Amino acid sequence: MRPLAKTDYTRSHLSVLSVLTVVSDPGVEAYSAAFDKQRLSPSTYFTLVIIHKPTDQIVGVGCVFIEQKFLRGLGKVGHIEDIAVDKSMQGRKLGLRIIQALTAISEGEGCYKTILNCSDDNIPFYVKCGYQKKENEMAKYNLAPAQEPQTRTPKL
Ligand SMILES: CC(=O)SCCNC(=O)CCNC(=O)[C@H](O)C(C)(C)COP(=O)(O)OP(=O)(O)OC[C@H]1O[C@@H](n2cnc3c(N)ncnc32)[C@H](O)[C@@H]1OP(=O)(O)O
Repeated sequence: MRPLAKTDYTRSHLSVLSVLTVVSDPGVEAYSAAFDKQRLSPSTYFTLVIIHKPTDQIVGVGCVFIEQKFLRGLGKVGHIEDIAVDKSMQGRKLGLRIIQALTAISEGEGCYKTILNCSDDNIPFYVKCGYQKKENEMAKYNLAPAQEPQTRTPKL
């Protein structure tokens, strides 16, 4: 297991994520630009990958990003996102290892809690990883998301 590298575009990073949802391929340049963009925010995005050594391909991936709050004495929260293990490698404790490592990063960064959203089907997996169900998820999808963030500051 190691941190995501810029060259992981060629190690099936996106195809491993396709066990989660439909993944579109942005191309290597846009992928590299997104990688660099995350790097501009130090100590914020932590993506880990598990490499299958014989093929040098990614078989597991997961991310935790660190939210700086104004509440809780300027506390921090770790948000676990996009956990995926290649179908051929599921059931071998790779998912568990990824969650353990991401939780350790979150706690090492000083987060007072680490949270995630998941389907009901995955609750038993996260319980085995030491997580417990708390509250509910709400979502509102933007049907026409902008490619670049709007520069206009909304009036509050
Ligand atoms: C925040 C998010 O990203 S939520 C989305 C999570 N990702 C997905 O749903 C994508 C498709 N699924 C996967 O990629 C994987 O199956 C994962 C990530 C859910 C689990 O990873 P795996 O490597 O297969 O699981 P792992 O082998 O580490 O399982 C650990 C334990 O949880 C159990 N477990 C795993 N998945 C499930 C499940 N869906 N239901 C019940 N138990 C489960 C395993 O049996 C194992 O139990 P054991 O210790 O008693 O043997």
